[in-house]
Amino acid sequence: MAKTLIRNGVFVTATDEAPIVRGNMIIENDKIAYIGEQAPDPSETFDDIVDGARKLYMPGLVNTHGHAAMSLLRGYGDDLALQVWLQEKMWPNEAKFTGEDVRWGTLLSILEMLKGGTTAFVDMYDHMDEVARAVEQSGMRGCLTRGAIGHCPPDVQEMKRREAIQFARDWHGQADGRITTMMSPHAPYTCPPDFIEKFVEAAHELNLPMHTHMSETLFEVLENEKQYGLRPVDHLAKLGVFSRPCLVAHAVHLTDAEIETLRAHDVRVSHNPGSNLKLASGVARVPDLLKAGVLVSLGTDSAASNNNLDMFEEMRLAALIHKGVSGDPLAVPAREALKLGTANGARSIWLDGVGTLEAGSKADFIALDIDQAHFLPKSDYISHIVYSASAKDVTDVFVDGKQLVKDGECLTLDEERIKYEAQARFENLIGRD
Ligand SMILES: N[C@@H](CCSC[C@H]1O[C@@H](n2cnc3c(=O)[nH]cnc32)[C@H](O)[C@@H]1O)C(=O)O
Ligand SMILES: [Zn+2]
Repeated sequence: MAKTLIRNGVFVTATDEAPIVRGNMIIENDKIAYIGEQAPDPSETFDDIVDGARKLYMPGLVNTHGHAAMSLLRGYGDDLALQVWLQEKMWPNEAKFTGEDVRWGTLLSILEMLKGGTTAFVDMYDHMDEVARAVEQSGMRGCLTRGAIGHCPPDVQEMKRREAIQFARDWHGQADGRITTMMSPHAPYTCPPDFIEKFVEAAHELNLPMHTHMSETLFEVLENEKQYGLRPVDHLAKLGVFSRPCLVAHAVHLTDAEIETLRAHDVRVSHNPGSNLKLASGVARVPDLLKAGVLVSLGTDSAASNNNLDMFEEMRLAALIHKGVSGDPLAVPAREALKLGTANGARSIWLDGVGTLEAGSKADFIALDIDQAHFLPKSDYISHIVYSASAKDVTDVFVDGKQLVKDGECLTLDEERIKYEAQARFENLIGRD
């Protein structure tokens, strides 16, 4: 049994009961065995004793929406609206992606996320076996799903449906339980209704959740109304999508009635402030969603629409933009933003016992170097995490009690090789027909 003691640390727990604990944390195998002020019994022995002074410990961040392999297209299609960006820049290049491209693009994202303190992420893409293998190798947690655009010939639709089912079945619960899976029609505007229904049917059969993009732009909402006579929320509800546990990305353009529908079906919303701002999609009604009791978490979306995978930045944006838009400085307070990035993220992807630092929780946690100018004075650590910190402050990362990043270095992945492959593949891709 592996047993580690971290002593003299500051622990930001993301719980309501004891938001900040000063003292010691004991990790036994994959779980937190103790966190509190008490010193361990002198007779207790440890495999490792870590001096936590000058460090701040917190739960690992949970990124609830993205497309990891798209980091290969970072900086390639900036300053465009969603539909133009997708149709003219992303889809033509993504069509050229090989499994190997997806592998190295995904590893590039995992490297960035892990080193930046993200310990679990959602990924919706294709060539998903490559993504799952990358997650397995990295030691991270992944909630993975083969996204499928359904506007294509029937035989291609059928191929995508089978692939999605096969992937979800093969990988759910793999990598010591670190990988879970979902079923994902890409979006109401890229999938015919009967195609979406087939994914719902499969989710029922496999007992899996659904994940999709929804109500991201006003254009999407108006087109949906024109084509189907319903806004996206009622449209997806009618197709049975919310009859399964469900996580939707974006949900920017919502009416009061739609917020009530999401609440009534316990639909979880992945708020992606960086991507929504960059693609000029709008600002989601997060304070209203939270007030209604909808479970909201944070996602970066891909590095092609963000353009980094820094979850500290998403927490900061979530805390700032809703104040700016509503004129209410309490719209999303720092404590709420921290929860969106940690505990809510874990609950949104059905990870039990993940997302907080407390006895019995999974040992998914990170350390920040707080001996830096931008963390002084030592006044309010939650404020510092949300308003002052960035991915660059992360020094150590643990998932399931295993150390994956140590002193800023990733122990499970070959950083130099990943950087080399990512650059070479981008150059090759852009020159490829
Ligand atoms: N190529 C797949 C679909 C992959 S799912 C992931 C898709 O999501 C797209 N995507 C990335 N970000 C966004 C977003 O913000 N909104 C909608 N789609 C997005 C991305 O370009 C990619 O095509 C198929 O064969 O059906
Ligand atoms: Zn997306």
